[in-house]
Amino acid sequence: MSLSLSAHLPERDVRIDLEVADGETVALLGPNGAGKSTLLAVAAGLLRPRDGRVTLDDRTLTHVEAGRTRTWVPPHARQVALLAQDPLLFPHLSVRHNIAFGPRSRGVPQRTAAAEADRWLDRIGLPDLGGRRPAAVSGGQAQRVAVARALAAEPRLLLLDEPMAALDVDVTPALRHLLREVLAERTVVIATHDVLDALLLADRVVVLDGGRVVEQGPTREVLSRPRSAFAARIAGLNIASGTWSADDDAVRTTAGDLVHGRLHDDGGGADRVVPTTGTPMVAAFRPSAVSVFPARATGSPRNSWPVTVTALEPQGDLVRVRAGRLSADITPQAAADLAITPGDPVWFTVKATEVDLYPA
Ligand SMILES: Nc1ncnc2c1ncn2[C@@H]1O[C@H](COP(=O)(O)OP(=O)(O)OP(=O)(O)O)[C@@H](O)[C@H]1O
Repeated sequence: MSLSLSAHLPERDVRIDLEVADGETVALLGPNGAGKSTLLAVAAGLLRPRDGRVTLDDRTLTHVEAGRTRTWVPPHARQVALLAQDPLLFPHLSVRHNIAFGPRSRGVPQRTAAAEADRWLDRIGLPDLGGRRPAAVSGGQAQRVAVARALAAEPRLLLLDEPMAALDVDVTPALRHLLREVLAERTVVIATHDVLDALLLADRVVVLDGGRVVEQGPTREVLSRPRSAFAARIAGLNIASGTWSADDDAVRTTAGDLVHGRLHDDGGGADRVVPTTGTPMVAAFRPSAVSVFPARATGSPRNSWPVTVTALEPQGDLVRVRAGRLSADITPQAAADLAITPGDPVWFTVKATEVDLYPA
């Protein structure tokens, strides 16, 4: 299904047009208040713009002109699923019945719906939890159940609002892995603050700021050549490209350094994919995960590279140490102790557990 949306909500100072092709996943990126949730709410039929139109293929779901509603399909009749930060499972129903809810609402007989729910439970890696109540599963498991429940309803459009935001960092790789798998071929809009979501899940990013689209394009293009301030900021993620080296169990960068990290599919269960030597890979890590040392750290994490400081700049409460394309965010105290200035040689060190590795 292709989505076409235009919405003007003057009371929120939001004016946005968005097109999503059939089978495409678009990430909405932007700072707080940019309009991401507003856009999803308009698509889901939870908000009525003053002027706007939402169509899925050729079916008009919303059509409002100067405050006058021409067409309005209520949320439950849109075949649009909205998955929020909070999984919002029905607390009184078992996990299995939560997933079976969508098929049941479509008139699928109970047994068939339960069998369908069990297939989803297998697929999300929780085959034994069907009988539990939502209160008896972890936050990460509940979010996986929410994904299954949303998709079992066979929505024509899936909307995800910061699906990882409420989860511990330990469980986000497993959920990302699941999403990467189930989002393929579906029409999806995902609102996120996280550049990794965009890189791993989206075909295209649309950057919003102040209620307007400020930039859009294929994910890698936008992040490698950001034009908006927000894309530039989120692209502040350190990214190193290279190829997989099975002998080293690491990515060998084009500069020849080895980068050890967590394969993106870690936590994904039985179908974990191990790349073969030569597979183009990307290593990504946050500047705040990088420590700076005057000399090679001993007994240290496995990733340590000699670099030359090119700039020092304030980054919130921290100091950003730039070394060419890599950055480290350290405390002002640490920067003072190191007494570094541009031109100084230092070592950048990052724990392998802080580095995400994924196919390019
Ligand atoms: N319930 C509301 N009533 C009125 N205005 C709102 C409401 N919620 C958000 N707004 C306004 O609408 C604009 C867009 O906000 P929106 O919540 O869509 O941004 P967002 O990108 O989702 O931000 P966040 O990342 O913080 O969720 C902002 O100016 C915001 O202040």
